[in-house]
Amino acid sequence: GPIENYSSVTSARLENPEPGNWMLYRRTYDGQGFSPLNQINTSNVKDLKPAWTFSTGVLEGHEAPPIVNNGVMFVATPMGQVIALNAKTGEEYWRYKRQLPDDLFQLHPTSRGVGLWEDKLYLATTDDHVVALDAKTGKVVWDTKVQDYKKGQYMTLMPLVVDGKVIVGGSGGEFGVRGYVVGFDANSGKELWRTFTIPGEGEPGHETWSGDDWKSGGGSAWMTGTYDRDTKTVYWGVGNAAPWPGSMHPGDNLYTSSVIALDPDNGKIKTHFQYHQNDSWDWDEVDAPMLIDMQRDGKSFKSLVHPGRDAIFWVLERKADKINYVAGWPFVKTNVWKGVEAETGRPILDPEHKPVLGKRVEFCPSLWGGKDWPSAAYSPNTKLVYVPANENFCGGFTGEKQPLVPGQLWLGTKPEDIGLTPAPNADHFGELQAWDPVTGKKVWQHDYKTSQLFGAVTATAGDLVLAGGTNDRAFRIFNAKTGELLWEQKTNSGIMAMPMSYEVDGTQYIAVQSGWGVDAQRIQDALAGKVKGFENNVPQGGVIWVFALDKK
Ligand SMILES: O=C(O)c1cc(C(=O)O)c2c(n1)C(=O)C(=O)c1cc(C(=O)O)[nH]c1-2
Ligand SMILES: [Ca+2]
Repeated sequence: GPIENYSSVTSARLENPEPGNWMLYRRTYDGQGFSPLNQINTSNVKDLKPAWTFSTGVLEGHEAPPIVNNGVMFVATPMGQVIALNAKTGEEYWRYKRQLPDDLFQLHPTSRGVGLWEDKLYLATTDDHVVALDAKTGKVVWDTKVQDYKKGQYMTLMPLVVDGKVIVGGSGGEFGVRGYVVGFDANSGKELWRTFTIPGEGEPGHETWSGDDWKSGGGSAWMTGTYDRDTKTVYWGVGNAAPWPGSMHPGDNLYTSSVIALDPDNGKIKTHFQYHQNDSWDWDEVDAPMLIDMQRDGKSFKSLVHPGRDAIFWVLERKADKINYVAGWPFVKTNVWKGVEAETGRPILDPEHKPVLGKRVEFCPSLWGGKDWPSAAYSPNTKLVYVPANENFCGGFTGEKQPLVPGQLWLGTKPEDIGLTPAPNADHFGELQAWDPVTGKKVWQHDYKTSQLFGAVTATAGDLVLAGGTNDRAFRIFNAKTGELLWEQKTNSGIMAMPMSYEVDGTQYIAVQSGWGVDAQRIQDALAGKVKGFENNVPQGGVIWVFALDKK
């Protein structure tokens, strides 16, 4: 039935959320992925038990954090579904399920969550619409088409809501789209602005492309941005260049594999930083940078921190109209970069390991990178960044010229040609890493011997780090200071989703969706049979898991 006493969501509440709520992708606009709750902590987490579970009824990759607003939970699942639940009891209020077109091909069948504003919520769909639902009833309030899914345009991200504007970005980097970020009026669904991530003729940055390559150059923008309310700046990550081999689109290719700084009122690009030029590896740098206040060499500054898919841990300085390079170092082994130029922040390439046309090229890490979309977290208590990284994987492909057919894959290689190679004699793959972003020192690391790590990570004030991401179906909790494994629980499926924490009536809960699919599954399929002890089959099917301390 409908929800009674729903708490309206305002800018003030989003900018300064109550400790018990999780209303943005990473809970706060700074993207840190940190819960200030500490009832569950290092000393009692051993008593954590399931409080309730709820089956989502669908297969494929469940990636969204449950979103909680004063006792009401909204969960987005694959196949365009949103489930509203009582966060304390798990009772269902309502369910919305989108009728997806029969001819829709979903390369990434997932959703990373719903955005909230006043008494509505917002879902970005894989058939490329933004849908506003009445939070109390799940009824559609408005439904706006963004672009044509038949042209390979789709969305997987959780919308970012800033001051009554719903901001989304499109996927399609593997279909030769020209990427964009677009803002809608939260009440009416009217489009307010649309900013292409590849500059058009006459716009600054256009000169980094040759000929007509910019029209189909990729630069999709498929993850939620972060937001600095003091300077009114949205930071949005931009994806790979298309097609993959760089020799098919010579130039630096702005703003692919970059972060762009946007004015949320009009979408204007204030400044940018490009992590790597002429992307050739499908290294989308879409995971938005975290906003962290830092002290370095005796001086405080406002940073952007981004452990990149390109295997470089990036520390940047954010100024109102400029982003400066501060530091960058590899956080997993790479043979693509020889270093980073101190003056400019440009990584120094080894051309041997850059894909081109007509020849097989191998590179490390693989095209899934040092870390793909699953987010890192930052704890202001420990001042450490927790990174779900992958080590000991290389990849490669043969660049091949292909005609661009709208709506069809346009990779610049054959899909069956994409390699994923475990390093010979590797004794582990996934690494949960804890970094001090100031000194660039790794403080601890947990190795996963027979699994990749493909799930988002969250930190809490109980000095806990929460992480799924493995093919053994486990959900794990670590000591944030030492990396000690404190607790684990097998779930129904593999977990790739973002864990989160919330509070209702004085009780702290930890919640996560379990449901393997999308690229966690692809890596799984590529490695099954190749690595001793690797799970060959991870069961699919989604379940929402909610844990609390056992009261006894
Ligand atoms: O270029 C793109 O537009 C695009 C979109 C997406 C997506 O929307 O999920 C992924 C990727 N690329 C990608 O390269 C990738 O590795 C990936 C993994 C996942 C996932 O959900 O596990 N999505 C995507
Ligand atoms: Ca991509």
